[in-house]
Amino acid sequence: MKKTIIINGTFVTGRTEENVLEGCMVIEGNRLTYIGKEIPEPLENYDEIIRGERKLYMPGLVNTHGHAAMTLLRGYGDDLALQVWLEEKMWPMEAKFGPAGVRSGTLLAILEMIKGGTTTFVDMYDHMNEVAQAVSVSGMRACLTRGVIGLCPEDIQEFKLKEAIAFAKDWNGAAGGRITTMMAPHAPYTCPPDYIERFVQAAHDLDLPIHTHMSETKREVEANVEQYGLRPVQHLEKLGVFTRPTLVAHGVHLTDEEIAILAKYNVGVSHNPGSNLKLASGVARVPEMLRAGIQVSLGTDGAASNNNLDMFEEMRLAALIHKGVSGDPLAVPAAEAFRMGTSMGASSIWLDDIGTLEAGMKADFIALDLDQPHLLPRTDYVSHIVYSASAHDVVDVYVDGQCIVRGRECLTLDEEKIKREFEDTFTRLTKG
Ligand SMILES: CSC[C@H]1O[C@@H](n2cnc3c(O)ncnc32)[C@H](O)[C@@H]1O
Ligand SMILES: [Zn+2]
Repeated sequence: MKKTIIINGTFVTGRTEENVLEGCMVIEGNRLTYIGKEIPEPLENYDEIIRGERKLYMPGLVNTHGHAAMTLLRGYGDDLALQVWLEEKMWPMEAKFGPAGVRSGTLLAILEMIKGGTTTFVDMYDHMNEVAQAVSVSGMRACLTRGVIGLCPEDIQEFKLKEAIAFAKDWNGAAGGRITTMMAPHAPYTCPPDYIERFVQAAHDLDLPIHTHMSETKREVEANVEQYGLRPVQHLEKLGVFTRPTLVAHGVHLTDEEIAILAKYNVGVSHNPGSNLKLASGVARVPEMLRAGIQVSLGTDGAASNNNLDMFEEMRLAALIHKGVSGDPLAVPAAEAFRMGTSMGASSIWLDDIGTLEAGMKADFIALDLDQPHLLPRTDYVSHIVYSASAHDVVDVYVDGQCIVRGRECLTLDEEKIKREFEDTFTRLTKG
């Protein structure tokens, strides 16, 4: 088994004790086996010695909600509210993607994400076999789900559910365990109650979690009350969704009672501040959710509502907007935003062996170039990561012990080919 040591690095570990340390880290196979101040064994015992001077090592970022192939719709349908954006802009264009479009859009998204320090992402979309194959070759880690919109005749509903089940079965644990799967009814406003119940049953049968959009806009909540007599949280509770481990995206419009229900069932919330601001959906009650003990992680959502996949930006937004809204500078401190982008992201998708740099954890980590004007002085590195850094500072990326980006170059994917094919796909979609 290959044994690598990084020496003379600066490490933000994400541990409660010794969160920042100057020292070294050892990687054996796909695991971290040592992190500390001293070099544990003579250097000749290692297969590879990496000099970490002027680099900041930290856990890889975990993007807990998105639709990768929507890179194809970046800059299309800007400045609209959710419902009109979905119905008039996104869905008509997505109907033309097909498997080739999804492959091309996803590969570009994966490139953008890994080069920007995201090592794990959640993806909910159609043509998911293409997404899983792209993840597999990229070396990234992902939690994938075939998102299903149930606003269609019964036979199509049936077909989509079967497809979602087959995908979830076929790919759970694939790519050496880097891929896990979930079941995903898209949202309470796009899936009738009896259809959601069938997803719950399937998730029970397959022992899988559930992922869904929930309470993203005020209009959606009002419509839910009008149609079903319940707010979305109570509605999903009644349908049994929370009897499965669940991750909901957005959770913007929640009452105290709903926050208590989510906490009771240990439902994770993927907070997507960039997307919520751009679609004018509102600002989620993140400080209240954190106080209630909810795992709040971060997501970019798709590139059409963000418009990039930079998780540093999401950490910064999460740390800033809640201060602005509450008037409390401690609403989401930098250290909390850092955890939301790393360890809480990992635990909210049930991956408890990534998200921190500790012996025994899987080797998913990134290095930032510290030798940059905006990252000086060498003071508070957590602050620099959250308030000053961006995707462009990432130089090296490791997933499962494999180096997939070195010196800003992706080693697993052909960047030029992916960009060329993406542009051809885009031309086909828009001119065809
Ligand atoms: C059925 S695959 C996923 C589906 O979700 C759509 N989508 C993208 N962003 C959002 C969002 O913020 N709220 C709800 N749905 C969203 C995407 O366009 C796909 O159709
Ligand atoms: Zn979404």
